Amino acid sequence: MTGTSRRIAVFGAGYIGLVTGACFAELGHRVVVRDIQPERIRLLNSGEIPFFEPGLGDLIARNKERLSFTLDVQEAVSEAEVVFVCVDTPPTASGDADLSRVWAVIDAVRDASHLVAIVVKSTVPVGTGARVRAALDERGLTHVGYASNPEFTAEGRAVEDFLHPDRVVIGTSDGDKAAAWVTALYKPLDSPIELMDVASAEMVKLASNALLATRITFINEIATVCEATGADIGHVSRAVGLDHRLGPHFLKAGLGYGGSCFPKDSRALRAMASNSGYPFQLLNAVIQVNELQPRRAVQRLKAELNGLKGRRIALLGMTFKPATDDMREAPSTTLAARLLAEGATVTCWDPMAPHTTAHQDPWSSTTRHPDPLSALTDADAAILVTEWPELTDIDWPTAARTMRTPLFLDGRNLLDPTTLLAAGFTHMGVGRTTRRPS
Ligand SMILES: NC(=O)c1ccc[n+]([C@@H]2O[C@H](COP(=O)([O-])OP(=O)(O)OC[C@H]3O[C@@H](n4cnc5c(N)ncnc54)[C@H](O)[C@@H]3O)[C@@H](O)[C@H]2O)c1
Ligand SMILES: O=c1ccn([C@@H]2O[C@H](COP(=O)(O)OP(=O)(O)O[C@H]3O[C@H](CO)[C@@H](O)[C@H](O)[C@H]3O)[C@@H](O)[C@H]2O)c(=O)[nH]1
Repeated sequence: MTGTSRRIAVFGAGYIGLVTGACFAELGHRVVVRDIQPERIRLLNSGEIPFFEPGLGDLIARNKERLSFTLDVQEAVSEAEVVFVCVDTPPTASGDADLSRVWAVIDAVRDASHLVAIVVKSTVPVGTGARVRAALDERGLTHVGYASNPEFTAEGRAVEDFLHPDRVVIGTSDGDKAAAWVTALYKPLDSPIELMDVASAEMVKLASNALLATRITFINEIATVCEATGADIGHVSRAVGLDHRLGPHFLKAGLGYGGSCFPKDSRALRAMASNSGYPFQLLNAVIQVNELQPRRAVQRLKAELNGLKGRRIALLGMTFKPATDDMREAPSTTLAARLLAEGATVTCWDPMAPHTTAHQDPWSSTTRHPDPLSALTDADAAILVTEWPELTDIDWPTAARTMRTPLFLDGRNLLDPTTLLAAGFTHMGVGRTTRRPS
């Protein structure tokens, strides 16, 4: 650790709150994480982590002297110098971000006049910080600083991303002491620190996610044109990405982006733009294309199989991406629901999706298998939904024999088509012409 050891309260023991709390403890600060879910706090106090995030369990165990968990607001705040707000900001029916949990935290700390600053990490619409600032001022907390400090970590690599960020963004008002205070916390990371006003910091987060989502959608649209014209998206993405002005990242065509952030944040940015009278047409198209992407895969299978009624379809992978157990807005959910609606039977496999999903719609109408081969047994087609590394090690000739029809739609272009063709599969990829075994 370098610098002064600080006392930090983190509100929210989810992906962002726990990673933030554990990483600040790793940097030598004393951290109390508060949540409102008793079961979550009970688990954390008994040394368990409520979700899977690589490295997080070890980090928490290593820093247990400096890290505690509580349901109690006072216990979290009474000794703290700064409060980090890391609560969820889910979408409302209109697409706007639901800020009720952020406001619940601001209300909970209304008497904490000893705080140096309140720092919002949750992703919020532009203007939220200004409203929080006004509320603090109204309560006589003019001396408590305010900072927007959006988070850019990706699930599955959040600890690594937090400790080695491309940049740290800190938004404050002119003269706010929070700027120097929060900057000092991140100094040991030796990453660029971008200081700006609060509104711009809030916008950086939304713009970054929207641009990443747009790149994915752009390559997915190119993939659709590849399918229609005979070009191969693998060659196209690779060569496009070699242009140093474009770069190779976020150019993987697939079944569409999912997760707790891109779908929610792109809808929130669109709603925010509409609320200010601007129809964000490009983002609107991105959202629409992404919603179509898994539905298009179902249509392709339907055409290939001459209908889906009575067909048995295996979904390989359920989480929104590998290295996480997060099912939020996973394309697999749309796939399962659409296949069932078309009259198909759905089997599935995933190494990490929580077993509680079995009680949720549409998964309650599917059959989950402990390994990919048993999910494939007697199937009329398989869709590779999540690029789990386990799927590269399957004995594909055996898999083809166990299926009723060896038809494989590789929704992430993970596998070598020639391997599948040699095993006897008809191969469909995203952005690739369908190929049949000779
Ligand atoms: N998940 C990510 O990878 C990621 C990355 C960057 C930004 N974000 C943003 O960070 C925020 C949090 O996301 P998340 O994925 O960690 O959410 P999450 O749902 O995993 O966790 C949020 C936690 O906040 C708790 N909470 C709700 N109200 C509370 C209150 N009043 N006091 C204390 N705790 C409370 C919930 O019980 C929950 O445990 C969101 O705004 C999200 O958009 C998330
Ligand atoms: O080339 C690509 C890259 C990603 N995806 C999909 O995009 C989604 C999101 O992937 P990823 O960005 O790796 O995961 P998240 O954990 O959702 O992280 C994103 O969302 C976070 C929450 O805001 C941000 O902090 C991160 O910077 C941002 O990458 C997943 O469904 C991926 O399958 C693609 O289809 N093609």
